[in-house]
Amino acid sequence: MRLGWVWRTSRAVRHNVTVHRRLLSSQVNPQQVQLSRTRNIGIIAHIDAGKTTTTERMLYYSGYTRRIGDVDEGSTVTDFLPAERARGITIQSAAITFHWPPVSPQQPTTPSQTLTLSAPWSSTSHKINLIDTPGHADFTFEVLRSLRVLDGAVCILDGVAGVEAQTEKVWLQAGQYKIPRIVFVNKLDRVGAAFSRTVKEIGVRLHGWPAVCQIPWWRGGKGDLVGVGDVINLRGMLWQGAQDGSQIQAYGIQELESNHQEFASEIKRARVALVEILSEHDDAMVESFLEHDEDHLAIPGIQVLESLRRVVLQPSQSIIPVFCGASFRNVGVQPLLDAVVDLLPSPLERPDPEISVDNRTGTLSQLVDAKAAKTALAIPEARNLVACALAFKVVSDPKRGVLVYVRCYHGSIEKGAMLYNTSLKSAERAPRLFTMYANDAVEVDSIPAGQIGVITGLKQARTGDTLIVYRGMNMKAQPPGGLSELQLRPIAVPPPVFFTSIEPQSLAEQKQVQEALAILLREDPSLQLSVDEESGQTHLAGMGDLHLEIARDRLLGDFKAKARIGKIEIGYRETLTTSTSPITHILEKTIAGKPAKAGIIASVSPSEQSIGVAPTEDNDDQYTTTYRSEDGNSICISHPGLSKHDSSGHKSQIPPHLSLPGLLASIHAGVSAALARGPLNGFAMASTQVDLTLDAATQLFTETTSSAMSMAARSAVAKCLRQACDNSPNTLMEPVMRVTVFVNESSLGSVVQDLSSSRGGQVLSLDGSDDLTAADDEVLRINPAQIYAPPDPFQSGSGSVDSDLSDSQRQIVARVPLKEMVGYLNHLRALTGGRGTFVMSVDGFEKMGSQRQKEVMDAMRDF
Ligand SMILES: Nc1nc2c(ncn2[C@@H]2O[C@H](COP(=O)(O)OP(=O)(O)OP(=O)(O)O)[C@@H](O)[C@H]2O)c(=O)[nH]1
Repeated sequence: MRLGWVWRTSRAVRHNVTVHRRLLSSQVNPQQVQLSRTRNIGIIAHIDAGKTTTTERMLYYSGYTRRIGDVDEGSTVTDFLPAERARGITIQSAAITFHWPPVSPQQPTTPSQTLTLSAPWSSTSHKINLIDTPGHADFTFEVLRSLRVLDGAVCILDGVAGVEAQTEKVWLQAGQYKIPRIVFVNKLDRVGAAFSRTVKEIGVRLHGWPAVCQIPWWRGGKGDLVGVGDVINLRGMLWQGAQDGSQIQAYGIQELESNHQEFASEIKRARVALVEILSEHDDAMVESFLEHDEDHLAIPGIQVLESLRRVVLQPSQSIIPVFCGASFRNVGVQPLLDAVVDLLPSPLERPDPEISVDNRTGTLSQLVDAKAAKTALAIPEARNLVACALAFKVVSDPKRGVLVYVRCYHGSIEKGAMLYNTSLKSAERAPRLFTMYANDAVEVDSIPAGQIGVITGLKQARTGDTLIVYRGMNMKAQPPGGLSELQLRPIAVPPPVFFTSIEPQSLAEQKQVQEALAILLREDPSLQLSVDEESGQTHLAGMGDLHLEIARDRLLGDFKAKARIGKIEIGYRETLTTSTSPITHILEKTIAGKPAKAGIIASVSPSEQSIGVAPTEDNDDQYTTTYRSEDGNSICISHPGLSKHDSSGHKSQIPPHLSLPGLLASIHAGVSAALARGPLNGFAMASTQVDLTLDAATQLFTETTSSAMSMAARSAVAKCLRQACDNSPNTLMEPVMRVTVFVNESSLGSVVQDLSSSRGGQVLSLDGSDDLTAADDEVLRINPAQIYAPPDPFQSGSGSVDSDLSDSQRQIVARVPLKEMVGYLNHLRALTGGRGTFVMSVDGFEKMGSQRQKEVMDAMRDF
């Protein structure tokens, strides 16, 4: 029998599945129905596992593209940046909308008022907003950014490589956001593919019980992958007939028993294992099992599916549904799409988004729900909140200009709405709204809660900004109450560890280079820009060398900026070893032809604050403001007599053209610029405390301007830093990475030896929990011998997978200076015969001993 994968409703009946009615309301809110038929899904995985290849098939089968794009030919839809196409990797996550199953002419796209659903969710067309995320460790921040807006995720594994280091990292990050996930074991057509080993690795390394929902169908039990065994519906699916994988033949279990007996028996064994594992986590499955005379095979597929959905949505997330195929060979993608719709949640099934308002945290409904008015977050003005959205990604598109991807969490953003950006504290209008389909952007009138859409024409919004719309909004005024401080799920940007210098080729090119950099920074807030006053050079700092390489390619290639870009170097930091007494600095000079004058009192001292904490602005009391940066610097400004909460007395003390918030912002900017360049070697200062006093009576003049105040603060702090360093030289600090290496038993000794002796690292644990996991006792530890997995074609004995697994399971966690990790991958491959993998993240910055400092500085001078 041939399945065209479109006439879906009859499928359940065809396969002897009892139809259940899930929603039988005669008065259904159309917006709720629309949302219940939406999936905001991400694809996460290790680099090269096949995310883009799978996405291309998804778009093709759903009818949004006419041909299947090829990563290797650079013709895919999602990897649209030239840099991505050239390297064949995904850098920027792309958000694309499509429908699955495809909307049939009989089925309207807009839901009717009366809805009677039956059979699997995938028997009705759903809107899928798919966010493709990058797999490389340098883009972890990009992954985190997308995770915030996802309701569910598909994790794609390479069936030859199994669970790789980066997969484990992203899986755990998604777990921290409590995102329901399913797994697709891809590339099972490749020589050496090992589904069984991969399933066991899922249990051991992703810390959940694999629920095998499909098993591979190898031709003749060995060799080529031709289809999959559907454990839920007890049938075999064979991809045959059409090159593009659009034709699938389905065989019921009785039919298989006559012609493919061993395969049919394995599907039945898998069904027993599936029902068993579900029964352990879902009471309804136990009931169903008892109702069907304890016959694992008699339970209808729909009940197994419903049980799977319940366990996937459980907060404990201890069950991991596993599907399989080979996207490149067009095997397995359609049922995977069904699983997305059937098992992953709609926005209605997700917890309330986290927010912070003025350093208080809670959820959005605590803020907007009038009934929750007693919560600490309640603001009476919140009833005027019309919409609240997160700009999760900004992309400069050569054809359409700057696209701001948003997820709306409350209300609805209407075309032309005035948006207040609570991160930038400014307002701008949203001229046009779009939904992005594969190659087309379709203009829409609104982006309602739960949906992902694109706003074009915004001049300021950056990735990560919170955008709100409120009633009675005025372009110039701030939103009332604490609404101006509302932030959706802020994420901490880790401190950058590499930097490069950028210089326009000539003065005439300066403006264009600056504009290109400004767009790059709007797109990617994990890049940081600073200007070195002495050399006049602009420094661009980032998370990794690939991160900066891509930024360079974007600047020179995509934005055609005419600039010279320096070598990519490690971003060391300087820190003080002594303090200074306060000095008073009065700046008097002519700025832009006008006399300018401003003063400030400043002192500096070493601080214990470590690098890597999220930047904050503290309102210590009404006369003191403290800014903390992720470099561990604190800038504490006291402004006696000038209250932050009551500006009535400011008039007599502050010249009329200035304001206290403006002055504080100028001082902050000036001090940050001074801290960007340390006096010893020009590296940014870290763990430094700066204390300033703004005495209105003696330091504010009629000639005081914002730029004069900023310059005064900058000069005063630079002077203090120089003085401290002259009295007792600064120490250099270097980034130290937390490195997790996965190797075979046989290479363990040589890798440990290399890390601890040759690279000066400190081995923290072997096979223990690492920094990626939550608290050790929260992690589910699973014995691979208790996991069901079908035998692999070339597997020798039944115990070998488990022992192979333990051989490949050695894990080393170490702290190693970043400098020693440059080029480590090639070295590790050489030491482990190509099988070792590793991930690393910044663990902190450490003061260097004088000998090491000398070596590093000598090496820099040589360069
Ligand atoms: N044999 C085989 N190769 C595959 C399969 N899926 C993907 N590939 C190949 O694997 C390579 C990587 O595939 P991609 O789809 O770019 O992987 P990705 O996960 O998107 O990679 P990044 O974007 O770099 O993270 C390409 O050469 C694909 O052709 C598969 O099912 N079988």
